Amino acid sequence: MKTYNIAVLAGDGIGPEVMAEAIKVLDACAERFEFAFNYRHAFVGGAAIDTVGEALPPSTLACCEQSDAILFGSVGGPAWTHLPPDQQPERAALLKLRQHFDLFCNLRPAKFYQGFNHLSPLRSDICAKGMDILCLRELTSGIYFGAKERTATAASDTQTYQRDEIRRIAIKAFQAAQARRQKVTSIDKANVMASGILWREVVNEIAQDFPDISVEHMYVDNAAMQLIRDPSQFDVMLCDNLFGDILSDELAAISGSMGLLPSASINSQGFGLYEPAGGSAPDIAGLSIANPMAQILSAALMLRHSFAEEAAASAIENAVAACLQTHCVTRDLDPNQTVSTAQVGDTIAQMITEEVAAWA
Ligand SMILES: NC(=O)C1=CN([C@@H]2O[C@H](COP(=O)(O)OP(=O)(O)OC[C@H]3O[C@@H](n4cnc5c(N)ncnc54)[C@H](O)[C@@H]3O)[C@@H](O)[C@H]2O)C=CC1
Ligand SMILES: CC(C)CC(=O)C(=O)O
Ligand SMILES: [Mg+2]
Repeated sequence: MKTYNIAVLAGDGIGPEVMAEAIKVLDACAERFEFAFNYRHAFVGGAAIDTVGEALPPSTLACCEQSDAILFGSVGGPAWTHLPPDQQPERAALLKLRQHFDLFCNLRPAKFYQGFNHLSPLRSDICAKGMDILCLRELTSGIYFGAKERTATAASDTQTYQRDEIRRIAIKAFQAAQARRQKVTSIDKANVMASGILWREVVNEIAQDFPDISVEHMYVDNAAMQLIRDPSQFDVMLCDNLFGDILSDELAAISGSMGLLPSASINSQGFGLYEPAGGSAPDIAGLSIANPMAQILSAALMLRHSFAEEAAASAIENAVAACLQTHCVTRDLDPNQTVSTAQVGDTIAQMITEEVAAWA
């Protein structure tokens, strides 16, 4: 039987809670689609600091290197903010993993689920126009990885983009648009930033090779506003590291909750790390109320992009939609609900086993 080796890095806060549900759902897929998973659990982030003294222990990195894909929860939280910045979970574990595996291409797909527009904080007439956006975020360069300086009286972060770094993510965006609605909106701040001017220049060069795709450039401040005014105007949003980070949280909120937005971070060899777009949510950790859907949908992206198991990936996405339709949701999606994290996971796993179809 085909067996996939997965490095499972649950991390901190709600990470272990939502990861448990993703594993449940993956197990249901393995049974229905007749393949197997070999899960290799490893410490990462604050959990690793507390256990072995560093956020990304060599054994965890080795586990990732020896696996077919990484399923990641989330890292960080107030317990570790007193540490020097380069030892904190976010930088020492997550950014390091992204850099180590050169996971430059971050996909964050956001949409309204059929019949669930009311989850969105946007007005119903805006929601009625629909939203189906793929945010493509450059993930291994830009201001998160540039030189940093700190003195007693000042601090600086540097944004540097090389042509090649912009080229490779732009190509991914145009290719993604070919399989979607043929539109790329490239986000920058070319009116004030030198890196933004280069970004726009390179995107225009790549656009020449994709005459079937319409390209539009939008300043990031306008993009933040347009997303709220009319998200239906966007197909693929091409973003640098910082702007993609910020706008994808906005996408999550527009679709209904941070707990709905999955992500895939992929390198040029097709190796990937899959994680919810949100963080460790310390405010709700341990309460069994975290929404596991983003983690579960990230597992679906893993099946699609790392293992080419499209039927299983679609079965998960379908089951999540069906779960939403039966209104089995955590309170981030409906404050009147008392459904637990595990109940959502159980329902989705059961829907996969029973081959339940979403109504749409
Ligand atoms: N990939 C990662 O590991 C990331 C880690 N972080 C870290 O996480 C910690 C908390 O960061 P925040 O800024 O508070 O962002 P966050 O995304 O963890 O939480 C923001 C808000 O969204 C809610 N939320 C997030 N995921 C949810 C879910 N699955 N179900 C229901 N509600 C959910 C939280 O309860 C909170 O109210 C920080 O240490 C931060 O650095 C933040 C983003 C990504
Ligand atoms: C904690 C950051 C390093 C990551 C983040 O916010 C994200 O990937 O969305
Ligand atoms: Mg973020």
